[in-house]
Amino acid sequence: MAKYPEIQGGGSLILAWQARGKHILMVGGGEVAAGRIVHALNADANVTVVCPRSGLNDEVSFRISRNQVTYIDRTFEPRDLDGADMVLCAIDDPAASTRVWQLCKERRIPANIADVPSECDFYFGSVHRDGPLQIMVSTNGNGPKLASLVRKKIAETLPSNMGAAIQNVGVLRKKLREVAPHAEEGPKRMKWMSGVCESWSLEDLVQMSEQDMDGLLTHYKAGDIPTLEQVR
Ligand SMILES: C[C@@]1(CC(=O)O)c2cc3[nH]c(cc4nc(cc5[nH]c(cc(n2)[C@H]1CCC(=O)O)[C@@](C)(CC(=O)O)[C@@H]5CCC(=O)O)C(CC(=O)O)=C4CCC(=O)O)c(CCC(=O)O)c3CC(=O)O
Ligand SMILES: NC(=O)C1=CN([C@@H]2O[C@H](COP(=O)(O)OP(=O)(O)OC[C@H]3O[C@@H](n4cnc5c(N)ncnc54)[C@H](O)[C@@H]3O)[C@@H](O)[C@H]2O)C=CC1
Repeated sequence: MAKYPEIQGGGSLILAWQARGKHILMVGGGEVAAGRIVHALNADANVTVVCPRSGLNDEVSFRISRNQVTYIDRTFEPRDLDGADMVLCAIDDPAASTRVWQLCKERRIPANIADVPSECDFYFGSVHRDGPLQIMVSTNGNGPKLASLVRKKIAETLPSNMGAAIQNVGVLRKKLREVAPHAEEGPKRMKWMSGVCESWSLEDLVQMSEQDMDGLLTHYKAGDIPTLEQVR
């Protein structure tokens, strides 16, 4: 038996792309575009939509009217790619979308052409979101509808307070960094933090106030992990 993970090729490299402040160009303003725009805005990207006004769906019109996106009222032109860090295309014109893809490849801009898996640097997936928690399901192009069903099944099994617990842990980790700022403390810090996550219940983590966190952190130096009750 090999002691290292077996390689299973044929998958995707699943990452959490940091799109904050980056420029995402959305070509098209229909139903599929509306969903893509939500994903991009949830990642704090600067989104520009290029699409003739007559083709906009209600949701995309709403985003434009609220200035949530920058809007260009016409069909795509190559100069729209200037300054784009990523391009998403969801239009009902296969020849035009292949042209968008080719131009993106010439300029090495990562792109997703909805409906054309062979013209995608990355695929979208079905996403569950609860505060800082995001879970993406991909079937690697095999069954998008099934991705959606699997995502719903996973979400059903999660406690409703999962996102809140993670948010609180985020605050605790920041505070721990202040108490133990030095790089050489890394291993101790990580072991203690893992210990808290393992021994406290989700309910404890949700209930934990800033005062509880400060109390808990006074135990870090000695390396012990009291219960929430003991902290209080
Ligand atoms: C490869 C990929 C590229 C990409 O678009 O990024 C792609 C490609 C294609 N989708 C097609 C059809 C449908 N897509 C959906 C829905 C979603 N599609 C999404 C992603 C992806 N779709 C990427 C792979 C993801 C993966 O494999 O896991 C989701 C997960 C995310 C999102 O779009 O944001 C979102 C669900 C979100 C949610 O509900 O949570 C539905 C169902 C519905 O609309 O309700 C249908 C009809 C039913 C069906 O076909 O299953 C067709 C046309 C096939 C044809 O003509 O027959 C192609 C082209 C092809 O397959 O050749
Ligand atoms: N997740 C996926 O991959 C899915 C992909 N699709 C495909 O995605 C594409 C878009 O679907 P929908 O949003 O439902 O279509 P839609 O008809 O609602 O929207 C198409 C939009 O593209 C615009 N458009 C057309 N040519 C343009 C150009 N040259 N420049 C800028 N905008 C242009 C139209 O004005 C319209 O706003 C279709 O090819 C569809 O088959 C559909 C369902 C799921």
